[in-house]
Amino acid sequence: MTATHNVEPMVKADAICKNFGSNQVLKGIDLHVQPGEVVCLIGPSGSGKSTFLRCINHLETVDGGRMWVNGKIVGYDLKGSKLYEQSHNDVCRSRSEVGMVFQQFNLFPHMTVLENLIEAPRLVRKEKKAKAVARAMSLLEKVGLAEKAQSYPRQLSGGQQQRVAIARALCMEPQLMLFDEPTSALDPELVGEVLKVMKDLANSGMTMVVVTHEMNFARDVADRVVFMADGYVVEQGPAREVITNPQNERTKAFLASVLSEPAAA
Ligand SMILES: Nc1ncnc2c1ncn2[C@@H]1O[C@H](COP(=O)(O)OP(=O)(O)OP(=O)(O)O)[C@@H](O)[C@H]1O
Repeated sequence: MTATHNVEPMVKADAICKNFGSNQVLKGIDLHVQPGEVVCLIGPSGSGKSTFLRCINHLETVDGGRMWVNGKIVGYDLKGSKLYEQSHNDVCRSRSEVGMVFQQFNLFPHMTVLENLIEAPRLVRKEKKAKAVARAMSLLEKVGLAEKAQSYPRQLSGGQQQRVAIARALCMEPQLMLFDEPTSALDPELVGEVLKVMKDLANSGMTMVVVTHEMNFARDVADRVVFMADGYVVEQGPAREVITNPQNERTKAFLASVLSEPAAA
């Protein structure tokens, strides 16, 4: 929400292509995300939004194009020739600059909330326990769950688990946060509490790329909305403009279909 321009983009994707067998899922995606910018990816099911998000975070290799995150080149180029392959250590280091939140919360069920939060900083960064605990507690305060620190995930609602997952991603002090339909698995009455945490994060200046079907969030919180269909970016622009006055016929049809669905909350 406080995008900085004329500086190195946080995400620079140039002509990203991705195939699963004969299925061409991404057909040349160009997208630059500036530090502090909040970008929502919207589009019909199967258009490649999640795949693109996963390419940003090295969770998928790419079959063409180049991707930079925070100034470092990510992944592969030229169909498996692996010109830009990084060492395992480089991948781990740059992954820790990126926090990712999934549709399913993916918390460790046998660990308490606090243990979920301090695991990665202790393992990856060899951080002292006291420091990891202090940061974890401060993040749990931020997402309104400090009193649940000693609970297990199964004792929390879906909305609370997703707020823990966001706090856990933030524990690694990422430069960029990726959200892959973070509210899709939630009961409608729990969606708002997660969107509120995400809105606070956006207001704090975090760079965010969010795959979502929550059009009100996209309109009110994002700086930019990118509409994808069939592996292409079809339309993009300032969030409110794209959502309220789309120019492309496919964007219009998509928005008409989702906006006519019953409200989530
Ligand atoms: N690991 C995989 N192996 C094979 N095909 C895959 C894999 N992941 C995704 N796909 C295919 O890639 C296409 C795009 O999927 P993706 O999940 O990126 O779309 P999406 O726009 O995020 O959809 P949705 O809104 O339903 O989540 C789909 O046809 C999907 O079946």
